[in-house]
Amino acid sequence: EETEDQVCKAGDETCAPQEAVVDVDSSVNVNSIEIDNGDDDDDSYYEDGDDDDDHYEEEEEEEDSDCVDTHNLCAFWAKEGECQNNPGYMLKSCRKSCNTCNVKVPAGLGSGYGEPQKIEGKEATNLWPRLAKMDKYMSEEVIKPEYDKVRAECKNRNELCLFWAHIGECENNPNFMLINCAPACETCKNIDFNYRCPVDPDEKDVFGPGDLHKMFERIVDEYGDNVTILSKPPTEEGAEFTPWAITVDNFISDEECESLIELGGFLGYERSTDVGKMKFDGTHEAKKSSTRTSENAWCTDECFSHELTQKTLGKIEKLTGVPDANSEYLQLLKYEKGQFYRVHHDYIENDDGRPQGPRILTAFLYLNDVEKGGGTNFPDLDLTVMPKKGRLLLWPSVLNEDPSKKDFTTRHQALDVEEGRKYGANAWLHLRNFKKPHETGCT
Ligand SMILES: O=C(O)CCC(=O)C(=O)O
Ligand SMILES: [Fe+2]
Repeated sequence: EETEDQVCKAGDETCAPQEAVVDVDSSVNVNSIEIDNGDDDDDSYYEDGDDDDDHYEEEEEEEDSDCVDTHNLCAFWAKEGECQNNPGYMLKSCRKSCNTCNVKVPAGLGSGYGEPQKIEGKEATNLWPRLAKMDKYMSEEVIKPEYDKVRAECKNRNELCLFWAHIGECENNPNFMLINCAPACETCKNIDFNYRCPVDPDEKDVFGPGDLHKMFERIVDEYGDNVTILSKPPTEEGAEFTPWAITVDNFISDEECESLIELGGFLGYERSTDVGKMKFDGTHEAKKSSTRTSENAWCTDECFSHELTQKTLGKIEKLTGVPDANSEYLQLLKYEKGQFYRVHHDYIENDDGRPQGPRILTAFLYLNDVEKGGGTNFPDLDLTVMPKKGRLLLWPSVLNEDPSKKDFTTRHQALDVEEGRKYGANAWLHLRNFKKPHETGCT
């Protein structure tokens, strides 16, 4: 008997023919496993992505009729490690002995890497071998030292990761999947922001040393009477440093202002957030903060492509010489009476060394006249700019000598709106292309 067991390997057609049903107390055979409580033909409720909306419907806990061994050597093979070594056959045909009967993944087969995976429905039999493959990846590849940085965070963050991977989501929805289902997609390295989002060596900085001052001087020349210099660097030796800050009145038309306000309303203004803590994947949390009470909308998609928006963006591009590709999408702002944004800096520390580089300039647009209050105040410059429809306020976040370094003197605040409402828009211009890395979740 002993010798017979050893020759007869699991999956060997000669001893485990497909129709073999040996020593089990039901009429189930291998083929029936393909149709596992297939009461729902529609897989569309398995959704992943940015929305938290989990459409997975809990199925009734029911007796799993396929939870059987279909060969009398199943228990023996399982003891020999065949569930791991030969999952293609074993996880289909020896489910009882391989302990794959529970809806949840048994320990050692994936539950160590985040959420235990839900394996059921008509795709279940295809998922078992996938699970074994993932297990192998995690236990043989990810244990290598080169994964030290990412191992702890390489987890399936949803119980449907394996299923999604199976239906091709690692390829079709990579921004979400490669990070949130990294074991299932076998992409643990992608957890590391710098691995996932390397700085493109061909991407040039738009400003080198000295270019910032040159830009402001050119604007003053070209825009003439509409420009007001609010602050500029001293020319005398030894004088205390002051940065550039200018306004350009009538920078955009009433029509452009009204269009942006309307588009913001159409997109829906939502409570503004601050850049919060860094998350496991190197991106930042959006933090609701008591020091910023305005609402905003991001001018993407139809708002971005709107003719009048494009006209505005073209003007900013022409003014600064910074291509629109380097700009974040306009952030449309709405302040009700009593709302504000307390002192802060627009420079985001971690952006230096990232594909888009730091924010170098803020081009702020005032979209309406405010009855009272709502000025933009620079405490270090003893300067307050009042809102005026069509007015642009431009200031740097970085230093002329090194446009990757923060200029601390341009911290600022949006003072309380005291009467009426304030509408505005931020254009944050980066040292390098912003829109390209933004598409792949790399900003
Ligand atoms: O509303 C303002 O005047 C300035 C807003 C601002 O500084 C910001 O949104 O970063
Ligand atoms: Fe700001």
